[in-house]
Amino acid sequence: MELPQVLVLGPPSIFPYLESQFPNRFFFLKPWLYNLPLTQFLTSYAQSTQALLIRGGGSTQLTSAIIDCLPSLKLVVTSSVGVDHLDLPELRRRGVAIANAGNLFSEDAADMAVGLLIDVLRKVSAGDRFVRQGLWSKKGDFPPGLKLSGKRIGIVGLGKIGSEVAKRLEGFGCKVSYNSRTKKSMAPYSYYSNVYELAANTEALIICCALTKETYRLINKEVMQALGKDGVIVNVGRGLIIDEKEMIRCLIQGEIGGAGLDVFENEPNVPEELFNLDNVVLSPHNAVMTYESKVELSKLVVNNLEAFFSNTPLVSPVVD
Ligand SMILES: O=CC(=O)O
Repeated sequence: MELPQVLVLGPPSIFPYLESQFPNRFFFLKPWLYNLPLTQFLTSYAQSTQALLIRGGGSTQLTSAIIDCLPSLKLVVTSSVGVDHLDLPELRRRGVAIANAGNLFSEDAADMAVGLLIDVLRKVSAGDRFVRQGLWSKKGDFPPGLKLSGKRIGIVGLGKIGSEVAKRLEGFGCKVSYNSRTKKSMAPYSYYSNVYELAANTEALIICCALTKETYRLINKEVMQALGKDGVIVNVGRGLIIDEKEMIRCLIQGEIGGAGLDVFENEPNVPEELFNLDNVVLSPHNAVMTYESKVELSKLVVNNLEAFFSNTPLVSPVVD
């Protein structure tokens, strides 16, 4: 029997694992094995392709130019929660269904956000470098960090990930506030309709929202200045939610206190100015990826593809 065909763009970091764990379910069309420009590959080999699996995280964009080369496309499965790399209006216009990672990563992303916050405040990575470089015996005591317990923390985006972050921070005795499009009636935290006000009233901002037209460079110079010189930014959302150049300037000039960054504007390229800053912790867009989430995500992707090919409802559809 002919296997259902799935075009792979990216490819997602879980792809080799997924392919090895679920053999003989699909025929994966892999453009990177052909020595052709992508659009030429698609017009030569993907004219009947109905299903597409794409990497998330912004480094592979599904543009209208690519969609134009796929006249039979009916399903896009992205291995991410974020869908900012997909041309959603164009996919909707063509009636293409979309599935993402649903809520699979919320706990891992929240764990990492809190980990980055603790690392920046308590200088875990900086202290590690100090010891490894043999500076402890040469220079003596390492400067103290800042306390987490009891801090006022602002969460930008109280969706599933933001709510998990809030839950964890409550355990540290933090006073949690948040900003989101609308006030959540059930959330027991102070709501600020304006991110500037949130920054002015908190000591750290944790960015957990999606990248949209509204959140593009939401964290700008004014917000960072409102956060202040001891203020910390943690970003597990998308790099483009922060004005990255301005953040670097604020970090260098001491206008904010530090940053824990899992995401960047132009991944995998990270501005080199950040490498020399001891008050910055860098992570390679890995907040969502644990061994367990890789296993679960592979199953979810396969379940969505199988649902599509057997004409049953998607397991984790993206709905407007
Ligand atoms: O950044 C990761 C994701 O959107 O899943």
